[in-house]
Formats: sequence, structure tokens, C-alpha cells
Amino acid sequence: MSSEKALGSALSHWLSFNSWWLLLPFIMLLVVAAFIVAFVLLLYMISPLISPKPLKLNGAHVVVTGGSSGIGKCIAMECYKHGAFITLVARDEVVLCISVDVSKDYSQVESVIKQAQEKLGPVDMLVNCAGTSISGKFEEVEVDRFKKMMEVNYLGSVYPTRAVITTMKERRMGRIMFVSSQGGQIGLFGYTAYSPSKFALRGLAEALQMEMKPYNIYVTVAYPPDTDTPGFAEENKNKPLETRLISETSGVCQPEQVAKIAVKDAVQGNFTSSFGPDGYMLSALTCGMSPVTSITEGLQQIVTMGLFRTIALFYLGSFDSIVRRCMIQREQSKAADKRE
Ligand SMILES: NC(=O)C1=CN([C@@H]2O[C@H](COP(=O)(O)OP(=O)(O)OC[C@H]3O[C@@H](n4cnc5c(N)ncnc54)[C@H](OP(=O)(O)O)[C@@H]3O)[C@@H](O)[C@H]2O)C=CC1
Ligand SMILES: CCCCCCCCCCCCCCCC(=O)[C@@H](N)CO
Repeated sequence: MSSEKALGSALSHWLSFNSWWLLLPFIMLLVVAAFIVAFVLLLYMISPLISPKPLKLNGAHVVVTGGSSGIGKCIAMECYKHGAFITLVARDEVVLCISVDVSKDYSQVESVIKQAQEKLGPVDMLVNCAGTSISGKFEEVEVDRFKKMMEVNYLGSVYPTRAVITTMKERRMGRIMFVSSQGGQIGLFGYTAYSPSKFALRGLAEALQMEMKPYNIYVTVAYPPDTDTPGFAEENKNKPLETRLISETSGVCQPEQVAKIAVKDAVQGNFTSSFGPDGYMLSALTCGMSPVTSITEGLQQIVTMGLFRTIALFYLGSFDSIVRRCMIQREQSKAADKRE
């Protein structure tokens, strides 16, 4: 008999005839410990999923940058309908509007917010909607436009946020909305200057949300598709054909629709606000390490991720073929022009 076998039979002999029940308390202890570990793990998983308490818009002070036109205007009207007091910030002067360029000088933005707080009380919700777009092929976009995009779309959201955040922290309440774009979830042909400025808002929002959560301040990023606004009409005047064709995938929304959903999400404290079925898929697909605000949202992301990636591959294939077809068409018409 090998020594291993001998040891085995001695052990089983000892266990079966002697005092195996002596192990019982240890086994029970192990089971209890396992339950405790599982419970703690579950708590950890569930804790970021606890939904925030909704903000009461009635009587709240809402500041909307870019509130003189398009989506911003509709967001302001939506909040007003729910009984909020509104401050509009833009460069044009209309209604109860404070005129300032949000992208130029922080001290100016700060004094404007101070003015608004003196008139209507502390800001409960800030909507960063001031923004603009530039489209064109990378090599055709003027170099200083890249800087301008970051100034208006990114810094123009940093400054007002910076100006309201201290008071919000002191009051341990508040909502900050950033208006990004579906072009801030995927980089698209023609948007080499615009897309990065919208992606940047997501990074800012994630970092800010982690800092602000214990102060009961909730951050929302809205990702609208093309929306029927004066800004969109302006953009369409010289948008590359590729950009137009690719964007058509996700259709055109009405600004009132976008405003309604975005305001609802901000009130609920949802981190992501998306529009339409494509918007829903894009947001689930690009959720990455962004905060979750409900158990359903977390579960939906887990379940749909692989399926949406599969669908996305087809979309990417169709975008590539749009770009290739446009290139071939352009080259053919150039060659035809030369022959004439
Ligand atoms: N329309 C669309 O297809 C989509 C738009 N978006 C985003 O939504 C936001 C609003 O777009 P939309 O409604 O179309 O735009 P509009 O051009 O219709 O309105 C833009 C608003 O921003 C203000 N604004 C622009 N630059 C500045 C600045 N430097 N300082 C202060 N205010 C400024 C404008 O006011 P004034 O000129 O008086 O300063 C105006 O109120 C933008 O951030 C845009 O990128 C996102 C996805 C799709
Ligand atoms: C499962 C995966 C689904 C993928 C769906 C992809 C849809 C892509 C459409 C992108 C549209 C971008 C619009 C940008 C609008 C904008 O910001 C400007 N108009 C601003 O003026």
C-alpha cells in the first residue's frame, strides 16, 4: 500500500468513527461567513443603483445657458411649465436674459451667475446648453475652429458649472445638465472638431458626478440626435454629404421632444439622457464606467451589451460604405470635370 493511500484511509477512518461532528461548528461558521460575504458583495453592487430623490421643479431656480434659441429655449419653457423660475444665459438679449459669452472669461460668467442668484435665489438646476457646431473634412476645417469648439462647447459648460457648484454643495442639493450629442458618443465623418468637444463633456460629467454624489448633486448628460433648431439649419448650409447621410440614420427630433425627455431625466437624476431607439442603443453600448441610477438600467445594460454591439457592427459597415461611395462619386465627377 502506498503511503498516500494509507494516509487517506486513516483520515476517513478517523472522520467516520471518531469525531467528524466536531467539524460541524466550523462548517456552520464557514456557511455564515459565506452568507455575510455574499450579502456585503450584493450591497456593494446595489449601492450605486439606488435612485436619487427627484428634484421639485415647482418654485426651483433653473439657469439655462443657450436658452435664447433651439433646444435650450425649449428646455427653459419645459421647466417654466413645471413652475420653475428661469434665468436664460446667452449673448443675445431677450426676455429675462443675462447677456454673456460663456466661453470667454470665467470672472464674467461668475458675476452673471451671482446676479441671477441675487434676483431669483440659489440655482437648483443648471442646464449647459450653449453650444455650436462646425462640420467639414478634417483638412478643410480652419485650425482655430478646433480651439473655438473646445472653448464654446467644453469651457462654456465648465465655467457656469464652476460658478454654481459651491452653493449647490453647501445646500447639499442640485442638478447639472450637460447637452452633448450623439456625436459625443461616436466620432463621425465631418465632426473632427465638434465630436471631441462633446466627448469632453462626458469625461467632465463622470468625474464631477463622483465628486458630487455625496452632496446629493446629480449630473445628467443628454445625447440628442439631429434636432430641428436654428443652429441645425445653420449647420446644414455646408455640411459634408457623408455627415448628412450618416446622421440621417438616427433621424431628426423636435426640440420640444428633446427638452421634455432631458428635463425629466435631470429631475430624476439620471446620468444619461437619450432619445429614440438609436439613442437608447448607443447609450447602452457606450455606458462604460458611467454611473447607474436604477437597477433596471444596470440590468438592461448587462443583458443588451452583446446584442447591441452586434447591431452596431452592421451600422459601422453601412457608414463605411457611405464614405466609400461618396469618395468614388467625388473622384468620378472630378475626372469628368477634367475631361470637359
Ligand atoms: N440641433 C442639433 O441637431 C443638436 C444640437 N446639440 C447641441 O445642443 C445645443 C443647442 O443646440 P441648438 O439648439 O441646435 O443651437 P442654436 O444655435 O439654435 O442655439 C444655441 C444657443 O446657444 C447660445 N450660445 C452659443 N454660443 C454661445 C456663447 N459663446 N455664449 C453664450 N451663449 C451661446 C446661443 O445664444 P446666442 O447666440 O444669443 O449667444 C443660443 O441660445 C448645442 O450645444 C448643440 O451642440 C446636440 C445634438 C444635436
Ligand atoms: C447599436 C448601435 C446603434 C448606432 C446608431 C448610430 C446612429 C448614428 C447617428 C449619429 C447622429 C449624430 C448626430 C449629431 C447631431 C449634432 O450634434 C449636430 N446636428 C449638432 O448641430
